[in-house]
Amino acid sequence: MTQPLFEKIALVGIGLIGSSIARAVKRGNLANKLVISTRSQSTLDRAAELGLGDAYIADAAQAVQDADLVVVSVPVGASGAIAEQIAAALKPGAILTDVGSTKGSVIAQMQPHVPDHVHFIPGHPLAGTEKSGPDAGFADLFEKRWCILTPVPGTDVAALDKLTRFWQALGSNVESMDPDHHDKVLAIVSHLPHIIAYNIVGTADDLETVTESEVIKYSASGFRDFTRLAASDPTMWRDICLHNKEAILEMLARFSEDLASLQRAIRWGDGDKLFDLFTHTRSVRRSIIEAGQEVDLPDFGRHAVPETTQQ
Ligand SMILES: NC(=O)C1=CN([C@@H]2O[C@H](COP(=O)(O)OP(=O)(O)OC[C@H]3O[C@@H](n4cnc5c(N)ncnc54)[C@H](O)[C@@H]3O)[C@@H](O)[C@H]2O)C=CC1
Ligand SMILES: O=C(O)C(=O)Cc1ccc(O)cc1
Repeated sequence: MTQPLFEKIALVGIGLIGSSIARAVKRGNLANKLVISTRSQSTLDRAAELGLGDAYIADAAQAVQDADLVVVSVPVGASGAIAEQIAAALKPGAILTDVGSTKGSVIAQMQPHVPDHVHFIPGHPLAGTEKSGPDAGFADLFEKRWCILTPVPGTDVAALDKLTRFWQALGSNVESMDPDHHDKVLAIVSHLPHIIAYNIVGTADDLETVTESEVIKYSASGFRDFTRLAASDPTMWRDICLHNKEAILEMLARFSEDLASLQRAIRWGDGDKLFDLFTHTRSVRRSIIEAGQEVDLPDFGRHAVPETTQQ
C-alpha cells in the first residue's frame, strides 16, 4: 500500500467543510493519524460518534502538536483567534492552511501569529452547500470543484506543491491566485448572490404580511433557489460580509448601477435592450453548462501570483 500523504493531519473546526475534509481524508487514506478539534464539546462528541477522526481533542493547541498539516475550518472572523491559540504548538515544517471564503482578511488575521518555521498557505475550496455542522459533510464535496490557494510572498514551493497534491487527492482542481484578486472574484460569483438571496427572501417575507401565504404557496423554482441560499449559516455569512467589505461594496455599487439601467429599460418599454441583455445572459449560462463543473473563473484582469521560493 502507498504511504499516506501526511503522517498526522489536525482539523480545527469540524462543520460542513471540516467534516467533509475528514471524510475524504479517511476515504483516501491521506493520513496515518487524523486529529479533530473544535470549540464546542457537543460538536466534538458528535464528530466522535460519526467516527470522523482517530482522536478528538478540545484544546486546539494540543490537537495540532506534531501535525504535518493543520486545516482551520471556522467562520472567517474566528481565524485570527485560532492562529494565536495554536501558533506556539505548531511543529517546525508544518503546513498551516484554512478554507475561509475571504482571503485578505484571513491572511491579515492569521499571518502575524504564524512562526517563521511554519508554512502558512491560505486556501478556499469553491464547494459547499447551505447546510452546516458535522452531519452535513460528505466525502465527495470537493470532487471536480476548484480549490484556490492564495500563497503569500516567499511561500516554499515544496509546501505549496504538497498542499496542491492534498486538494487534488480530495478531487479538486487547484489554482493559485493573489488574495485581493480572489476576494474580488468571490465577491461577484459567491458573496453577491448570497446577499441578493438574503435580501429578496427578506423582501418577500415582508410582503407576505400583505399577501398572506401567497409567497410560499406560489413560490416557483426561481424563488426556491433563493431560499436555499438564504438558508445558509448566519454566522458564516455575517463574517464574510464584514471581512470582504471593500470588494462586496464595490460589486454591489456596480450591481446597483446595472439594476438601475434594467429598471429604466422596463420603465421606458425598451424591449430591444431587455431582449439583448437576456440573450447575452443566456449565452453565459450555456457556456457554464458546456464547461461542466470546470467552468473558468471570471477574469478581472488577473493579478500575478506572488513569487514562491525554493527552500
Ligand atoms: N459552507 C460552505 O458552503 C463553505 C464554507 N467555507 C468556509 O469554511 C469555513 C467553515 O464553514 P462551515 O464548515 O460551513 O461552517 P460550520 O458552521 O459548518 O462549522 C464551523 C466550525 O467552526 C467552529 N467554530 C464556530 N465558531 C467558532 C469560533 N468563534 N472559534 C472557534 N471555532 C468556531 C464550529 O464549532 C464548527 O466546528 C468558513 O470560513 C466558511 O467561510 C468555504 C467554502 C464553502
Ligand atoms: O451553497 C452554495 O450554493 C454555495 O455557494 C456554497 C458556498 C458558500 C461559500 C463559499 O465560500 C463557497 C461555496
